[in-house]
Amino acid sequence: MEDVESGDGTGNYGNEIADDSNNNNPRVLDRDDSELDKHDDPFAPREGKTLTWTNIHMTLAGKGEESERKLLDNVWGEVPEKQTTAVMGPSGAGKTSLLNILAGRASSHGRVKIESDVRLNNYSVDPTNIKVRKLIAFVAQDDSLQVTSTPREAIRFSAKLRLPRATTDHQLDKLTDRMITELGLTACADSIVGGELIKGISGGERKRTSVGVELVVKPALVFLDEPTSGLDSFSAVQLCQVLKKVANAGSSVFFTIHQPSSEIFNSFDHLILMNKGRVMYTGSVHGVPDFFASRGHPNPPNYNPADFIMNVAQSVPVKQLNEDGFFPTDERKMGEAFVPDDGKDALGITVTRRTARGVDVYDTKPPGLVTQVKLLFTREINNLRRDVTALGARFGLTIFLGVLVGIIFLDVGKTDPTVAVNLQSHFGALIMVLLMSMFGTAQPALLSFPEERPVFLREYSTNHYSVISYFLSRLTMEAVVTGLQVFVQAIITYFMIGFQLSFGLFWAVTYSLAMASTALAVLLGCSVEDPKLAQEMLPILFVPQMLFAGFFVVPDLIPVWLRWARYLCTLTYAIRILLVEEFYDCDPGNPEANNACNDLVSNIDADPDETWWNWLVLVALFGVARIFALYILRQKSTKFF
Ligand SMILES: Nc1ncnc2c1ncn2[C@@H]1O[C@H](COP(=O)(O)OP(=O)(O)OP(=O)(O)O)[C@@H](O)[C@H]1O
Repeated sequence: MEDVESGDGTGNYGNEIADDSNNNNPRVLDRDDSELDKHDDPFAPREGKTLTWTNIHMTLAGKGEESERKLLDNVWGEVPEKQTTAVMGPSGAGKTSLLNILAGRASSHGRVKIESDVRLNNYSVDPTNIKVRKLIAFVAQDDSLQVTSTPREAIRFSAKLRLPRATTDHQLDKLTDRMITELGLTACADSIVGGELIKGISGGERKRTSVGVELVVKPALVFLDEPTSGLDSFSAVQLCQVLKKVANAGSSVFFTIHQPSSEIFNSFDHLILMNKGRVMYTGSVHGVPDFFASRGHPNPPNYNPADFIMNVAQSVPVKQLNEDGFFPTDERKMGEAFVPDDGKDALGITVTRRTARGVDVYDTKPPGLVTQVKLLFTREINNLRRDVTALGARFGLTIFLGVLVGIIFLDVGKTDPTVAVNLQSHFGALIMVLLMSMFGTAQPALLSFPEERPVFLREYSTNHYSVISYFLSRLTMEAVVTGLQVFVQAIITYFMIGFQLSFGLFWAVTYSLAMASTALAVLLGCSVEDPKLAQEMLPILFVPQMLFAGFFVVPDLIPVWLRWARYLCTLTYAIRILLVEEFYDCDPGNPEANNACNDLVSNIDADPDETWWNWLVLVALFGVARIFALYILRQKSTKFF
């Protein structure tokens, strides 16, 4: 029996392990000692892929009287393996649109319609399919890196999660060190990346870190959107040399670039010059001078060819360029796309065969769920430790509010319940603590996903981890931090206010309510992409809860047709549990006090016999909200447009 796998998601497909079903011993093909070194060399040879495309059209439908606009018109070309291919062109020529279509980050939507025929090793592929997209290492213009990680950690994190699980720690360290050295990041390798609110490394260093994160996994296809923008000329040359090394190792490297120096321009192998959505030139960089000269535009001596061709593209009218013989038509005979056959899957990827006994020599699969969750959780902890301002603010606020509530309601839990105002204050203190548990924990949870969204989308789409791993690591982290936060709040308020139920139970109810509220907040956070919008929607989570929970308005006064809503509110169940535990039969020896307490409990519809049921619903609401959030996260994780 054998199991057939389609690669490891790293671009390192096939060629490692052969099926040896005759003697049941997996063996390694063509492996010698020097080949083992390739596992710690980011420029080790790899299986390349050729990406070809033809008939790419992108149109923007007109509005009202406006006519349709062609953003890309019959674009064709290829990214050959072992070559660097640069896309140049004036602003608005369609470079980014082409890159995004080929990388699966754009598809027809709204007024934009896209048609394309894209092939990988001549197998027809849909780049928007997440399986295809995961094959492409993509470096976007904006660096979506974890702000509290260092360049070394970011590159190692990517290597650990995307390279085969058999890669040793020593190999990972060597790969990371080599990448850092090659990209000139040695001086800042252990400083945090930083972002809008936390000072970190420079923009150019961030850009190079993003490139290192992708290149360290030895991808077969690398796309970069303006990798040299923001870099000084030395760093830009250095980066282009690294890209060249990656191409020499077998990768196909494709990037857009603005105004390269002549040194950089001449280091490319292949050029695609776009102009007004069409391909003005495609071919070898060395062929550019002859191509332009033969069409009446010779490059003046000592003139940067990159500047020259951009000048021609911008200053000569398209009609004239057409007449001069630019904008070549696709003469290639691409023929029918291949169909999957024995050794290849639907993406044209060599299929790895593994025996029933598994692969004990070198397992090409990337790390599994446990490692993913562990690494993500470790990163979350580092994030928490390094972003001390946010952590300090969260706990500082909890302590401040806890003490404030404690002072205002000092010892009300020990007062005589037969005095109406005492009972009312005691009840008010309980509600106040529950509201604090909800608000204080839900707000950070709500904001965390929209804020982390760009990092999550980049990492998910480039095959770092699964949605479930991300979700589990976040849940674990939230459970720990929320637990601590609620514990601090409970310690202060419980003893200052003088509640009568046991401390353990008091903490358990406030913690459960906080976790159920964070679940709702995460659900909202996963549904909304913009952190500001998420913040503005926060009242939607809490105002209805306060209205329906029964402490502003007794349930009997709520219109009948709206009463069902309280059953969806986590606060309803937490209040019922706490009320019963705190007030029910508060003083059996004193009928007057006991009646006052029991009246309060029944006014809120809390029933001592239903406590277990209230617990169950609270936990169920938490579970349902989490499952919905996971579902939404999964749906959204494949969307870039
Ligand atoms: N989703 C869209 N809706 C409307 N117009 C679009 C859309 N995407 C691209 N365009 C238009 O298509 C043209 C090409 O845009 P694109 O971003 O690909 O150009 P570019 O060559 O990368 O430009 P730059 O160098 O300035 O980044 C532009 O005129 C842009 O306004």
